[in-house]
Amino acid sequence: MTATQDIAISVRDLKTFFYTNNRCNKALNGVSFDIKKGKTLCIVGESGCGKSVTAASIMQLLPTLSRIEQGEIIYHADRGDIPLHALEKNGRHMRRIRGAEIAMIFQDPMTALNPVYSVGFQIKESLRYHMKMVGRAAHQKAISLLKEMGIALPEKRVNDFPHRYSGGMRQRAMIAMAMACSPKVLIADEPTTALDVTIQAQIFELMDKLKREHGTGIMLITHDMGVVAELADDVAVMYMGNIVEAGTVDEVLRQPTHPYTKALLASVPVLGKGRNQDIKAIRGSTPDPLNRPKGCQFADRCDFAVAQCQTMPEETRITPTHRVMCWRYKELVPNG
Ligand SMILES: Nc1ncnc2c1ncn2[C@@H]1O[C@H](COP(=O)(O)OP(=O)(O)OP(=O)(O)O)[C@@H](O)[C@H]1O
Repeated sequence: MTATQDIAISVRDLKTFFYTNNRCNKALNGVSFDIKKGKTLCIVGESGCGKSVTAASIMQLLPTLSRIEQGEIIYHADRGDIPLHALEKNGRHMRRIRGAEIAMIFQDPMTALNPVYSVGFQIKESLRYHMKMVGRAAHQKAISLLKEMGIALPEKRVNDFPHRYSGGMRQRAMIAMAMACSPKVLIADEPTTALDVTIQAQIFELMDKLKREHGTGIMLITHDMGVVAELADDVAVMYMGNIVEAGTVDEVLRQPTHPYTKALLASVPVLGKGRNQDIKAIRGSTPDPLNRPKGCQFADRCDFAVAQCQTMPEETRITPTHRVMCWRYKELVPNG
C-alpha cells in the first residue's frame, strides 16, 4: 500500500457522463486510481475507453455536454487536500492550479502553443501569471527551461515562433512550458504519437528525468504497450469506462489476469521474438457507448465469458496493489 504522503492525486469512484441528443454515455463509470509522487502511472486501452475523459476530468477541462456525476478527485497539495471535482472549472482556484501545479501535455503541441507569440513569450507569460516572475529573471528561466529540454541554441530559439520549430522541438517547447512552474503532476495524453521513434525516445527520456529529478507524478496515456513496459511504475487498463485491471507494471505485464489485458498484450509484437511470433488481434469491436451491454463490457469479445458475465463483475484485489474486475479471475491468475 502507498502512504498518503506519497500520493499526488487520488481519484475515487469517478463517474463522468456525456449527454447528447437526450442520451447518456457513461464515459467513466466508477474509476479509481492514484497518481503517485515521482512515479509514472500509464493508462492504457483501446480508442474510446475513456483515457482522455479521465485526463479532462482531472484538469476540469471537460466539454460542455459532459459532467462529473459522482466521485472524487483529490489533489494532495503541500498546503492540504483540494477536492478538484468540486472546484469551479474556470474559477480562480482551478486556474491557479491548472498549468502550475498540475500541467498537461498533448499529442498535438499546437493545442498548447499559440502560433502568434514566440515560444519564449509564452513560457514567460506562464511564469508571470503563476509565479509573478518577470523581466530578466523570467527570460533567463525560459532559456534554461529550453536548454533543459535539450533545445540547441536556446538563447536564440527562445525568440522564435512555434512554426520555426520542428515537430519534436515543439513537443519539447510544450514540455518546457508545462514544466515552467515545476508542477507536482504532469498529465501526458499520447504525447509522442505523431513523432518518429528516435524523437519519441528522447521525449520519454526527458519525462523520466523530470520524474526522477523533480519528483513529478506523471499520468501517461498511451496505446503502446512497449511504452508501458519502458516507462510505467503502475498501470491501469481501461475498457469502456472502467479500470478492468490495475497494478504495478510487473504485476500487470508479467501476471496479466483480465482477459482484456491478456488480449491487449497478445496483440503486440515483442521485440527480439522474431517474425514468427503469434500475434492475435482482439476479435470484435468495442460496443456502442450509447447502447452498452448489461454486465461485463468485454464479455462479447471474451473467450472466457460465462453466463455470470451478464452481471457487472465486482472488483477483486489479488494483492494489495493488483486488482481486477472479472468473475473468472481466479481461474485466470497465472499459476493460480
Ligand atoms: N466531446 C465529446 N462529445 C461526446 N462524447 C465524447 C466526447 N469526447 C469523448 N466522448 C465519449 O467519451 C468516451 C470516452 O472517450 P475518450 O476520448 O476518453 O476515449 P480515449 O480512450 O481517450 O480514446 P482515444 O484513444 O481514441 O483518444 C467515448 O465513448 C467517447 O465517444
